[in-house]
Amino acid sequence: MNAPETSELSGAWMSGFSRVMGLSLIASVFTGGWASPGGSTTTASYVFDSARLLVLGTLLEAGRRFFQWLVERCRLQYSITAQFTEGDPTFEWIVMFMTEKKIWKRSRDFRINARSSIRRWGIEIAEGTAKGEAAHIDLVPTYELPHLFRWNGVWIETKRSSTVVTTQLSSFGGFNPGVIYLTMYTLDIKALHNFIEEARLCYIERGRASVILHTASQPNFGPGFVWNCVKRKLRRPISSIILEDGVMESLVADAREFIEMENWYIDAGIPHRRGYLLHGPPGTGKTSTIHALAGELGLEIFSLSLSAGFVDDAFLQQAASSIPKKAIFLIEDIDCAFATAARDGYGSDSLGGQGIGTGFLGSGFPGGADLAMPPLKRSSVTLSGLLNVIDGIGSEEGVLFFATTNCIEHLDPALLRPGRIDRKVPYELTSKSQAASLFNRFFPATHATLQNGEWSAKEKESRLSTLAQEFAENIPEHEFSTAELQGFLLSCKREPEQAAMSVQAWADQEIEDKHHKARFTRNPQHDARPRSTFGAFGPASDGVSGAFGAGTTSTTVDLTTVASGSVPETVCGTPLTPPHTPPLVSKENVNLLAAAGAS
Ligand SMILES: Nc1ncnc2c1ncn2[C@@H]1O[C@H](COP(=O)(O)OP(=O)(O)OP(=O)(O)O)[C@@H](O)[C@H]1O
Repeated sequence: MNAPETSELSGAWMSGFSRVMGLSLIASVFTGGWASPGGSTTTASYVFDSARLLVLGTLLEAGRRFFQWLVERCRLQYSITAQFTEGDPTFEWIVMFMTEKKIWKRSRDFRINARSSIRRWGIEIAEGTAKGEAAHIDLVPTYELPHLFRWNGVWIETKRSSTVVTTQLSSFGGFNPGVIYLTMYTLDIKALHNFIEEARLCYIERGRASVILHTASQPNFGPGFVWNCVKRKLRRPISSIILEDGVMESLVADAREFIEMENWYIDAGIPHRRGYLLHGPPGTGKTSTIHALAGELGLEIFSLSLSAGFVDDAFLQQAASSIPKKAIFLIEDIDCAFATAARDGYGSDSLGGQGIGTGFLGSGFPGGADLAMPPLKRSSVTLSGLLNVIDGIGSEEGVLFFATTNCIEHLDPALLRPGRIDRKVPYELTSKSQAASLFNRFFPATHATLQNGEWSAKEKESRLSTLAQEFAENIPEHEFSTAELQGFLLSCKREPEQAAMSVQAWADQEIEDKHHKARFTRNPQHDARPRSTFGAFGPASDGVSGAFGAGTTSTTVDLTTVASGSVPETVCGTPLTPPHTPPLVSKENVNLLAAAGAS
């Protein structure tokens, strides 16, 4: 093949290809059509064809864009869009509702989780799955594909983006929360409202058998993303809480009245908020009371620990403000943050308005404490921060604020004033009548088995009642917490006679152990490494401060008062220095430390 032939062939090929591609005009330039002396007719038709194609292509593209624009306009005009961000309660409502309505059933992409109390919205396993298997796992659709469904005559399109963990610091602290995007094809804005309301009611209905507990387990921060951990706990009947007569009932009535009287509060111009402080020794039922109350009134609990490292004033404010209406805001062991503050000069506003810093357990105290002890983490929340939050809680939201403490005397009076804490409920170690009730709860006539022969229902009831009295008689009043007695009863849960008979020996042994432990932990001669004898120390503006431990509970005492000889004899009802036990810190040592601090 000679050169002109080659050129002709390649020219024809190029021109055919370019026609197809609608670029014949450009192609004709390359194939030399313009320059060919004998081909002016062909070139003109090429140019014409190309121009036509160009115009056609342009028109088509313009039409496509116009159509897209029109659809978008119609979508905006005739549809409603909404976003639900993970962490906000509405997100839970929507996921729950769509799970109930089996919207996700077309999903083919699942994340499998072992079922636990941490709530995840799994879908039902298809029919044919072996019985019982479904109970152990959750199939959670990853939801990333859009789903179209019809609800009350309205077409709804939904899409969900998953939570993304990022390495970049964002306002969410390294987490991008999942979002549900909802598009409703309707002009009626009420449809969105109705949809959300139906989702909320469905959520309440489904959760009736359990109490939903929200906690903040990570330093996530951002709109609606504070309460990042949701657990479901089985609802506890209020009758299972054993308190002095009428206490539980009056608490429930009080909370119920508060919720029902919202309008009265508004009309009277009184902020619609109510604060409760449950105080008393550990294991006496404070937390259980709140859970039972929440179950009874159908409220969700938002529980925060002030001692979590990431909780500071800003986080607390954010957490409180994202609690929905008619819920419980619970701060457990509220004294943890402020007990030490009041004594060591950190944190409390009254003591200078600083955050509560980091103290050190047993730090280099002349007396043999361990220098290498790790620092004790304490809350960064200030008293004024907490007071602001309590004052702001539910001024229009109707949130019930609950706090628990083992040591009410450690709390600042500003916190306890009416308007912040409206009702204080004291808890005590178990009385004899409570012990008998606990026994009855453990051994109901319907389930308990008695030894020695056949018992009629009536005889059984009367025998169990006698045993309950015996049980109560055999333990000293107000010596043990209900949790301790519960622990004992669990060890003989099938043997009521044995429980009634052996409780006295158990109680004697426990009391002896407690005394021994108290002597052991408070007498440095018995303890070469007295960790618990020295608690938190840190720089203080007003002198040298420290903490004494009583058993496992660390209690702070101002060392300046020790130096001056005015050591309190008891802290939180527990003798600090038992009789015959030498004081843990001698005045000389305190003076030495004070001198060291001053230099
Ligand atoms: N009054 C009570 N009635 C019924 N159960 C109780 C009571 N007190 C304690 N218990 C049982 O003891 C355990 C611990 O109770 P709970 O956590 O409510 O005590 P608490 O007072 O909140 O303790 P802490 O101050 O250490 O937080 C639970 O299992 C609970 O069932």
